[in-house]
Amino acid sequence: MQFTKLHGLGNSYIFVDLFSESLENKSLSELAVAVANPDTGIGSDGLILVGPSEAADVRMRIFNADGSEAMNCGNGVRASAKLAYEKKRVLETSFTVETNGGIVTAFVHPDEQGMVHEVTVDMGKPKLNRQEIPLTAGGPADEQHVNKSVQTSPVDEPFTAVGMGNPHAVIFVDDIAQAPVVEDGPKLECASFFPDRVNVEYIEMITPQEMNFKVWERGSGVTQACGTGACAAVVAAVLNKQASFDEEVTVHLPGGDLHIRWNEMDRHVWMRGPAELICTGAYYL
Ligand SMILES: N[C@@H](CCC[C@H](N)C(=O)O)C(=O)O
Repeated sequence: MQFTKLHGLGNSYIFVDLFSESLENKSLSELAVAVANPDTGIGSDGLILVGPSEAADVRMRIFNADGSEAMNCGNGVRASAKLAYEKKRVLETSFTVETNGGIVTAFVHPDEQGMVHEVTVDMGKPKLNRQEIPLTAGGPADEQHVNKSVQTSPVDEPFTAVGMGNPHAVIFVDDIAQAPVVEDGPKLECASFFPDRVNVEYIEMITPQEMNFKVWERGSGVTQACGTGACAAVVAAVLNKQASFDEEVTVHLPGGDLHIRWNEMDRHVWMRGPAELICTGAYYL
């Protein structure tokens, strides 16, 4: 199997181009676990398949390092867009990407050689009601969960629940260096009131335009960056009146910066950030 390894701010995935490769009759979950393993595989935060779509210009499927399939991946969309454009699977600089969480629109910014190092993505509207996340505790299913505690929670902190195709719980902290990512992240990820599990983000507001960020990703644990998580963090900051609609927020992730804006008029979230090639190779199935 030919693969390409790419990363967005250190959040790395093994990409397989389904325009040219076939993985029919293969267990994609098992393949994700195998390639993600740094000792016996290639080493990554998961597996991403980029291929033809009936609903959009390309389709992206993402599997976490534990083999679970996710609905969306912000860093993965940027890297998929780079791959699709550079391999001429799409010919325009803006195109649609089908994810299991909905269709998003990518805008690549190629340099003079046609290489893409930065991508902007219209990530669409966040889902905010508990039933859409899904979150089954803390209040009525058709209401938002903004900076609220849950009685049966394994962690003390209140959180804000945001769906970016995939589920996120965002927690405000005073000092990002003290955020209990490894201690509490897995507990909240698997709390029974998140029936699909959840990605857990800790954020420290510096100004309304700038925040520090750390993440515990569902199915992959601590990663250097999470694009959907950064989008969810900015949505949570606006909902908690710590940031404003229409104003770009620079999110400092362990792997680098993402630039996120939540538009008031159409409620779409926009993300801008890098996507880089690491290597290509052959993996023996
Ligand atoms: N790293 C990603 C998100 C990957 C999926 C996530 N772990 C989930 O299970 O929802 C990103 O950049 O958004």
